[in-house]
Amino acid sequence: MIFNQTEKQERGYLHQIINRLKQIISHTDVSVKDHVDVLAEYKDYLWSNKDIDPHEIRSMRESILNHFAIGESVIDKRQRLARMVDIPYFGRIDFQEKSENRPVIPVYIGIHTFHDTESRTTVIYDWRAPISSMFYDHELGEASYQSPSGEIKGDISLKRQYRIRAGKMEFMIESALTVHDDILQKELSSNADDKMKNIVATIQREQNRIIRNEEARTLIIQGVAGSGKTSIALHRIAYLLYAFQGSISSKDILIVSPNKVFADYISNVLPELGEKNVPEISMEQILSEVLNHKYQSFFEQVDELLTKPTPDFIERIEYKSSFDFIASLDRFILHMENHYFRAEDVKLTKRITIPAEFIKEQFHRFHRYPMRQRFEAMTDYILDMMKVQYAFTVTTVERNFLKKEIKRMFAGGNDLQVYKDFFAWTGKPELFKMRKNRTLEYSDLAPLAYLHIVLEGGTKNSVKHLLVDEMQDYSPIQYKVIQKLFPCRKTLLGDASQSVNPYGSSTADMIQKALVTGEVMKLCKSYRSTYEITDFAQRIRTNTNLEPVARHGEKPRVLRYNNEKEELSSIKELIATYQASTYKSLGIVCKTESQAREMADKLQIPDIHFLSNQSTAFVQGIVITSAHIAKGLEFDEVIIPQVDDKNYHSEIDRSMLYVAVTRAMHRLTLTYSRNKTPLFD
Ligand SMILES: Nc1ncnc2c1ncn2[C@@H]1O[C@H](COP(=O)(O)OP(=O)(O)OP(=O)(O)O)[C@@H](O)[C@H]1O
Repeated sequence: MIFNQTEKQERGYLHQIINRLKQIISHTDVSVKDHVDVLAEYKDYLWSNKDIDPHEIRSMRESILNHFAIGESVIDKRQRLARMVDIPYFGRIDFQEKSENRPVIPVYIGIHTFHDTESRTTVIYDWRAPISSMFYDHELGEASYQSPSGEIKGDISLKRQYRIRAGKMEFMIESALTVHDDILQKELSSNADDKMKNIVATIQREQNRIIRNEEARTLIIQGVAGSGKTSIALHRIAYLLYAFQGSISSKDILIVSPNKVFADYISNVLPELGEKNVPEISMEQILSEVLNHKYQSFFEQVDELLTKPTPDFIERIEYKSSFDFIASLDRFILHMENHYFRAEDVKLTKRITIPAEFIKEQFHRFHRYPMRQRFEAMTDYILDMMKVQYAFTVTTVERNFLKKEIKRMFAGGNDLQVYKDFFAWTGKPELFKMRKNRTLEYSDLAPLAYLHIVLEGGTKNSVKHLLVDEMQDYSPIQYKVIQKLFPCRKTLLGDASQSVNPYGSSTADMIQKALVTGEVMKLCKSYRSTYEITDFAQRIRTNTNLEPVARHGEKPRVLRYNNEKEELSSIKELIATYQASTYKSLGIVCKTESQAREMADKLQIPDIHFLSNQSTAFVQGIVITSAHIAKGLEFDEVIIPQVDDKNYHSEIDRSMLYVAVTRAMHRLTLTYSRNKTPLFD
């Protein structure tokens, strides 16, 4: 007989589970209260007894900390249970192991495990548990999963999906009966939330392979726009935290994210999955922390390329993004190794002079140390040798003098000077240009940081897993720096078609080459946009690997006007139509930030949020922003103004347009005055 065969039985069971969960919550409430009461008692005792002896204070301190820690873990558990009352599970498989006399077990799958200590049964399995992988990987029939003790084979006789919200079952679907994934379709056609949401209930097979990949030390995910890369990367973090609990925790993970708006946009996913958020940093923060110099930001570089690109500027960026450049830098480092240490005799005392040749030998002896880290070891070694050979010991003053002299012999003490030397050495001094107020160009940050790390060291071993989103926007030399700073496991994700940095971007293969390692996995199915929007994006940039999801909607509209005034008033009408619709978010995406700002000023509509490169939070409703900042975000509806031939004509303009178009989930409109851009037919 099938356990909970009918929908009625399932609803009854859900009710029963929720009641049990609520019962446990009330027990935890009592437990929290007990801990709070005990802490209050300690407080009162401490207040009213001024003369407690230090011994007693110490033991009380321990008890207080203990109660506090237990209290916190009970609160965590309570929060988890509260989430489970809302959505206890979303899927079920009935599995029978292929061994004798094994019963069919119903495996209910949810965000968290629920082990009922009273009945001593696991009522709900965490979606990350080994057995749950079959829900994502198998249909009815033969199935298997990897348990800690090896592969378990068996048979799935039933597979169900449920949509439960606020403890109520909205519907349930028998997977065997549906050809299309109905729940996925329903999820995709829903409106955009203010933050990215979790996708545990509908993770697809090819996505699951990435989430659960434990083997690859470096995983490089190339996925088309809207293929779920960011979602998957966050689910992968949650998975790794579960699979390697005890050896990795949230604070050991670092996300390299493109900007604060994006970081805020994704900040809900991990907490929804019951995990703490992980620290986040931008690439330029990483690089500038190494250097401590004024610099042009990445955003400013992109803006300059969009508004006033000069051939010299482009040449400088292109050169510094090439593998030839890395090879030259490495040759120069070798040159420094051989020529930058100019040894001299050191007269240590009246009678003792250390010969230059001997000092030079020591510089090379310690070649495993970064060059600037050798002086200490060289001094110690030289003085130890002297002690052995001449039974001579030196004073601290003499030791410090020797170390200072050795340091002085190294001509690579200043990062910027070394970097300038490099350009002189290559015979291309014109490829380094400092901006006003001694500001570095963005493309010089990574090579300078690279030189600095080679000379000085600086590995960050505290990070155990590094996640890089929008990987296409970073150049090979930036990956060289990343590899030196973070020798840990990595997950990198991005889409070569969405680069906002066309002269300094990287494909998955380039990243693999720069990191000298990495397994590349591809995602070709696009989930975000309707078939019609994806089809339109293909007219701007064709990607033959892209497979659109079968979800249909309105055809994107391209509207022509005679002048800007007409265009503006039509955009106002489009906004009014949006306001009257059921959509929850509208993105007005311009090519540059200044165009977006100007548009916001001209529209004069209350409740419109302008997102700049300095913004720190994503907002729901009507957003006006640049394509650069919109990257990674999504909106129910997108309007792209000014798609005329003057505004959109170059290859970088094409990238911006592609990014803007692929932000739309359900509706897309492009407007222009006079002549249409030639970037799509
Ligand atoms: N398996 C899935 N089930 C439900 N929704 C999904 C699934 N995969 C992706 N999506 C949805 O598709 C949209 C795009 O996901 P996401 O932003 O992670 O993609 P991306 O590849 O990082 O996009 P882009 O590179 O274009 O910014 C999101 O709304 C996400 O919830």
